[in-house]
Amino acid sequence: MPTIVAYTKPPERVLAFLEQHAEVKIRPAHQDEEAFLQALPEADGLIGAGYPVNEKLLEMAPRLKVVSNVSTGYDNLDMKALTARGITATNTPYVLIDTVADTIMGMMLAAARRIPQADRGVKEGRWKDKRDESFFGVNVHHKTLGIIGMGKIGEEVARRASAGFHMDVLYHNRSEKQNVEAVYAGLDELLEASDFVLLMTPLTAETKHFIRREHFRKMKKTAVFLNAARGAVVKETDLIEALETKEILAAGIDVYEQEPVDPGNPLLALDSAVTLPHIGSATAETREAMYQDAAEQCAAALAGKVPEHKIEG
Ligand SMILES: NC(=O)C1=CN([C@@H]2O[C@H](COP(=O)(O)OP(=O)(O)OC[C@H]3O[C@@H](n4cnc5c(N)ncnc54)[C@H](OP(=O)(O)O)[C@@H]3O)[C@@H](O)[C@H]2O)C=CC1
Ligand SMILES: O=CC(=O)O
Repeated sequence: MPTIVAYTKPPERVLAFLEQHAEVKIRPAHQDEEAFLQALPEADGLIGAGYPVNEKLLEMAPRLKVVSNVSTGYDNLDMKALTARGITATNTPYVLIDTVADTIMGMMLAAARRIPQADRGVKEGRWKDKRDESFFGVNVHHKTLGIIGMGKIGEEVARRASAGFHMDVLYHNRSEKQNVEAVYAGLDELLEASDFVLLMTPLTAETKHFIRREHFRKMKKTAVFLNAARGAVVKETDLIEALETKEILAAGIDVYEQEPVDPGNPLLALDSAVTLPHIGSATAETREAMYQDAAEQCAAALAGKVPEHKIEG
């Protein structure tokens, strides 16, 4: 029987499924990295989320046949190194789409209407402050949302924004799409026209620090910037500067250049930033569905089949 090393702990039902196909060693890398690394020489399959799978790791895992990411993003995988060794990589691109789109709508409302700040104020006994007009937020409904990276998740956000909040939606990709509930725009045009700017591209060599100071300067002073893609798609120091100098009004951030976020990161001290701990897909149902999807991909590859969600390197 092959061995699967799980570096984040799967839910019980998924574990039972995996155990029908392999011996499973659970070695949570964030709790005991040494134990995880020591298990690598026996690993035929690897399952988990976010750990950098690079040359160094692959040298320690000579039997490895498949790496199954419990995530859509796969910027943690060195695809060149995996492909060179003939190792299959898989992700979970579909089961989380609606949940992530819901999170983004929540983050947009939270940042625009200052919901977390209001909650903190009430709990800290500052009821009156929060009713002062200096605390007021801005409307979401009937505004313009610009989505940079209009893929599977972006499209669901566009549907919610348009049907539920009567928003006009612009989008920018490298290529224009057919049949989307949004209007294609050049990057500058989108930045200048949008009240809400959502970043949703994958992190690649091309998109690293895609949004920088010059882009924040093109946004409206009342713009709310949202990032649920990856932290490094925006130059974080420039985002902090844009908030500090009031180049933009507010931000909703789910992802950071460094995760877990450094407690000293200036973003965390900014009242105008709503800061979430990378929880786009974090519901019990969706996380279980993601693990099950990843487990099925892993089992298929170990059985010599081409998994449905194989990442094309
Ligand atoms: N916060 C969270 O918990 C989550 C975060 N994510 C992140 O969201 C990302 C997007 O997910 P998803 O919507 O499923 O991905 P998709 O692949 O469906 O969509 C990505 C879109 O980005 C566009 N894009 C890619 N490169 C560029 C570029 N250089 N310039 C402009 N547009 C670009 C693509 O269009 P085109 O090719 O035409 O340019 C595509 O439409 C994931 O890669 C992941 O990093 C995903 C799930 C949860
Ligand atoms: O960030 C999460 C993902 O699925 O990608």
